[in-house]
Amino acid sequence: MSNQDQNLAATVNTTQGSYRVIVGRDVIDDLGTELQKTGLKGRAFLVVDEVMFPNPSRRAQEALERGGYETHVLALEIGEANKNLETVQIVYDWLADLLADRSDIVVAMGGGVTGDLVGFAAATWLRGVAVVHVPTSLAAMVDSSIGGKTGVNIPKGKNLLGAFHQPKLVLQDVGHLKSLPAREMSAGWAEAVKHGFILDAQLLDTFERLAPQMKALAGEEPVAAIRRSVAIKGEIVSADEFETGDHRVLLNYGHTIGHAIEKVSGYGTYLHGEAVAIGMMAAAGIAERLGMIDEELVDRQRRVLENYDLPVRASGLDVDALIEATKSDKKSRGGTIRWVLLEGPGKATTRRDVPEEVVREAVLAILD
Ligand SMILES: NC(=O)c1ccc[n+]([C@@H]2O[C@H](COP(=O)([O-])OP(=O)(O)OC[C@H]3O[C@@H](n4cnc5c(N)ncnc54)[C@H](O)[C@@H]3O)[C@@H](O)[C@H]2O)c1
Ligand SMILES: O=C(O)C(=O)C[C@@H](O)[C@H](O)[C@H](O)COP(=O)(O)O
Ligand SMILES: [Zn+2]
Repeated sequence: MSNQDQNLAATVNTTQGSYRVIVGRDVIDDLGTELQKTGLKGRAFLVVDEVMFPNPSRRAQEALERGGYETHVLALEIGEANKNLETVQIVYDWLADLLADRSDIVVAMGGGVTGDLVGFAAATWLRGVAVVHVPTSLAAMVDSSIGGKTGVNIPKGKNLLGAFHQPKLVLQDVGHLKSLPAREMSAGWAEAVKHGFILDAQLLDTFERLAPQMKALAGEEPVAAIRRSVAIKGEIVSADEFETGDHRVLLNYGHTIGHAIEKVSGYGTYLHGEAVAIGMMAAAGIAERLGMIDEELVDRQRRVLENYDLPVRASGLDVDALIEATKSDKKSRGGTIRWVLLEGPGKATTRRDVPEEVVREAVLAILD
């Protein structure tokens, strides 16, 4: 097996084509040659989170240029608080000034906010141009760079504007994680641990046993866990790209209350992964109250999340405001929310028949 094959964590099959997710060390230098394999031939428009500029984005730019791609670079200060249409407008203006056309390729390099926002710009520019993701945060590696969900927030709710726009290539250089702050690492582990709880009991056991190694990125286990997480997401997206079936919706575990926490506390107050961790505890509380899981699994989830330094409770938030915010959940139909709930370790399902009193009790139980 060649090194490049070993780095292939998943091939995702979608209606917009199949794409490879490459996960490894120093793979950033392969960006140009990997892009050539997609057959894309236009100019590259690299939009990079300012924290990655000029290094290591220069390495990405040089790799693209070695691959024969004329490359233009835009560095943006980008975060949850400006994941909005004004920031998308900056990207549109830049593409317009440089006359980016339908043969060109937008490359998003940064965390999940960069990927979601730049992916949305690519989905809408000229009604859609190719996008490539170079995720640099853990959350973006294990989750957001795969699956084509792009979008931005509006004051009324999280990710309420967006499009499904699949990338042509995802290239993850795990070396980039060295500079990621510890709090951001924890937020990223939240999404990977989520994959364990909903879909893979063995991955969950690994996260449970090896928290210190995972957090320190020590040895091979963390990269293996990132690859496994990528593979899980890739399989789910390949099976249910547009979240119309019973598969992809499971990835939204913890997000109904999580997104409500992000909105009610003000975007950026809780990191997305932190809000999801608290949302997972609320969802576990609902499942326990419905008799779907026992207290032991709820405690296990709390322990695992705490071992990754994640919050499991929120403070200063109003229960009514949170419940109101859940109403704009994208899983809602005719005013009824489809809750993603655990049935056991590594096993989740959805329920629409959850009484509001049960939700209220479970939310109150995670509030200080
Ligand atoms: N589309 C999806 O399927 C999906 C999945 C999960 C999360 N998301 C979205 O992704 C966002 C969360 O992603 P995130 O946690 O990456 O947020 P983020 O993009 O804000 O990145 C987190 C922080 O880390 C910094 N950063 C990124 N890479 C770095 C590096 N290598 N070194 C140092 N600093 C670095 C960023 O500047 C930022 O301050 C949320 O908006 C969430 O809704 C989307
Ligand atoms: O890819 C998915 O599908 C997910 O639900 C993954 C989530 O972790 C992610 O936060 C996603 O952006 C949430 O999507 P939304 O449709 O609830 O906005
Ligand atoms: Zn998420």
